[in-house]
Amino acid sequence: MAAEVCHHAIGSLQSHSHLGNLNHHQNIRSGVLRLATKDFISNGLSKGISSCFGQRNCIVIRSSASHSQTSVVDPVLSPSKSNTGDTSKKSNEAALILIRHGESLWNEKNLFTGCVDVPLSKKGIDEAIEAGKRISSIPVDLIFTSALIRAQMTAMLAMTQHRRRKVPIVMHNESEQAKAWSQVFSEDTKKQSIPVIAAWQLNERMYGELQGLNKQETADRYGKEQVHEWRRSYDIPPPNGESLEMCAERAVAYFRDQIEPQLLSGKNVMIAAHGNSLRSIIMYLDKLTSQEVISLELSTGIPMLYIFKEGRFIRRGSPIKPTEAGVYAYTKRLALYRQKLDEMF
Ligand SMILES: O=C(O)[C@H](O)COP(=O)(O)O
Repeated sequence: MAAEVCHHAIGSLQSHSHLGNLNHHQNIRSGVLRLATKDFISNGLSKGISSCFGQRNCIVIRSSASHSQTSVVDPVLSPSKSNTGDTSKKSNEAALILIRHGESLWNEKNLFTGCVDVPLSKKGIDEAIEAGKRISSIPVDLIFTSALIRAQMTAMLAMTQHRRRKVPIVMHNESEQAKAWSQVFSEDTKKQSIPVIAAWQLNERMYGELQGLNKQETADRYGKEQVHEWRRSYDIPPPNGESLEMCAERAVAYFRDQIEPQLLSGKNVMIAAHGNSLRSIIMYLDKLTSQEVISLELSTGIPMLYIFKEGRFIRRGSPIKPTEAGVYAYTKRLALYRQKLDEMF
């Protein structure tokens, strides 16, 4: 899947380029990768806030229809139970957890990775497990991951720690046969499952001709400033790769089309993805400007919690440990969920 995505992305860019011709490459923009969010990105994100963290931001949520993916709502705290007598979509509240994958074997070696499908290192495995402990009392009804193994490993390892002990199950909707062959025939078993949806749109930015190169050696060769520009600027792509803007066009479009409707219907969602695909989503959630996003850095394996309520994303930060009151105490709904878990297990 990842190879397919990379070929797609590579194929959509000009393929005859080399590192030596930097100015030419910096101007490359992929038409294919420019999706429907272009206007949204340029209009919505330019009205930014002054700081990356701890802000409350208001966004307009489209009321687009949910996609057809089956999902299983947690019986401990289903939206219908928590909103008895009120079917208004606006009254729903949902948790959104974002997590960058744990350290990969190429993070460990300081290599540009992008769409290359590299697994977690031993440290990355430990980080994912630790992340799972931190979110073990937060409800998760649906998981989205990228198509890359490091994000999928992170999601699965994190869920081994969850107190609700539901089983994350990877959805296979790539063909009718795959769908039919992976059906579950027990409603009870379905209720004890969490669908995991893998989407290439959440993949790491395609790092072009930097993939596989050592970050330090690249900085020594092309200069620190140039490499920083490739890595952190909003609209300058690495040679023959995706800029953050291009990555946002597919990752934010996917978030808006497939993930927001789930949150809107009250489902609690976890997204396991990558440094840059998540930077672009956070840029959208927190309404950061293209200047502000430059200094947004995400550590590996640190979960971040947002509360989605009445069409707004409220950033809660990163739960330190399962027992920490701050994050859970924030909403009645989260506190209630945690209390139920205490009673059940
Ligand atoms: O693809 C990579 O190399 C990393 O996952 C993200 O790298 P960056 O911090 O250089 O953007």
